[in-house]
Amino acid sequence: MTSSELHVLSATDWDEWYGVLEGAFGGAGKGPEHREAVRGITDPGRSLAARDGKLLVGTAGSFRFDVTVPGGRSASIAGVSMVSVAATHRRRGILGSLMRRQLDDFRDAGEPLAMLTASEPAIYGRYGYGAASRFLRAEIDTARVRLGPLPDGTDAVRIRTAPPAEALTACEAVYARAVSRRPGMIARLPGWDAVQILDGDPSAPLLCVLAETDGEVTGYARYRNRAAWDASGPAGTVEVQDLHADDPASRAALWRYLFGIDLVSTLTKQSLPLDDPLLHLVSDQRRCGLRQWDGLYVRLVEAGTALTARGYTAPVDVVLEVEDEFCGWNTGRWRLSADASGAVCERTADPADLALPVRALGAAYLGGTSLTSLAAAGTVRELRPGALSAACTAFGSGPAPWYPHDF
Ligand SMILES: CC(=O)SCCNC(=O)CCNC(=O)[C@H](O)C(C)(C)COP(=O)(O)OP(=O)(O)OC[C@H]1O[C@@H](n2cnc3c(N)ncnc32)[C@H](O)[C@@H]1OP(=O)(O)O
Repeated sequence: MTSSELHVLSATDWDEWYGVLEGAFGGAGKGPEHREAVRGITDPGRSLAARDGKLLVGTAGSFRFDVTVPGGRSASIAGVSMVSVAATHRRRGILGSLMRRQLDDFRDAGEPLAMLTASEPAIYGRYGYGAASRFLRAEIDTARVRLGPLPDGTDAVRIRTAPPAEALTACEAVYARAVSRRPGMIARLPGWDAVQILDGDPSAPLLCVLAETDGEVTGYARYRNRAAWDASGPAGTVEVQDLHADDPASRAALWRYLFGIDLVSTLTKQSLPLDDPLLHLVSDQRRCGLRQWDGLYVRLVEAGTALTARGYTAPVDVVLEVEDEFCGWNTGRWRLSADASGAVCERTADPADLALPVRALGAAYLGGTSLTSLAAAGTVRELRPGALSAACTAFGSGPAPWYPHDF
């Protein structure tokens, strides 16, 4: 398929377009409320439709997000989503042409970075995306795992229940304060707040609790309670959808509340940062059922601009020989010089210190994948002794990158 068969989505074609997307993921969909919410947040101008004649057979969309990057800065990133190809038209290169068009469009729009979460990890490396963050899934045996010691001030935090819709504004304020604290966090775009509380599961409605300190909301958790019991005792599950807090005491008070819910023996959370404070509050990490997953995949669209947009944890002066087969404009040598005052990244004819594919730069971009480990895997090559260690330190991040915001 050639790019001439790709079109920017017309709003009137949205239902057909979304139908192809739902069909590629099995067809069940998440119900009419979810569908209308997605319609509301889709930007047709950033969405592509692939057609075979009159038949719509492929979809891809993106959102322009402000995302926290190392150094506590915010960078504009194209968040790629809604990628699908109809089952009748797979493995004919349609995804490849969608990716080609998207990255050209991002470049034309001056968007230096793209990111996505992958339905399957094997898909996007060929287009220059590198695995930049990981997260933990937890399935905690609450009969065996205790919390504590808890931080000073936990007992002073009041926990109160609130309907998710009524509490939404207060919860969003807590979320907004959390965004700048961790690379990978996405500032919420208008209209996306309501998506966070879409229910769609009558068997266990979404519930919300607020943590309050001195009368101010300092944290929240949203969860579903599937209480159950059998002859051996409590057998239910609490599924924690999201939990954010301004301070350690509010966070601990929320977890203490969730761990204490009656008729429950398992507490799950679909996504925790690799360095989540909960790991330091539990008595037994082994019984927390932790499994690691790949999270954000990052793509440097314009390598020089992208490397200038983030902060670095130590001064660095390094020449990078970048290989980029899919976006050849990035290929070549770039000198990255950074210190506390900022970063400069420009083309250079100087000899290279490190050679690496662009997906390795994407993997390292948020500070969650070390250049040293990529070098040990043979992905990064050190051409000047000492350059790898210096660059690895500079590219690192304090908090592990994480995204609690689906897109
Ligand atoms: C950011 C997101 O939205 S993630 C969601 C992605 N969508 C889905 O998972 C929905 C179900 N799957 C699909 O719709 C399709 O199979 C897609 C979009 C994954 C792939 O679309 P296709 O048009 O078949 O891909 P295309 O033919 O362009 O393949 C390009 C290359 O990717 C490879 N590829 C495609 N899908 C996969 C996969 N699931 N796993 C591994 N490799 C894959 C192809 O083999 C091909 O490799 P090559 O370049 O070495 O020949």
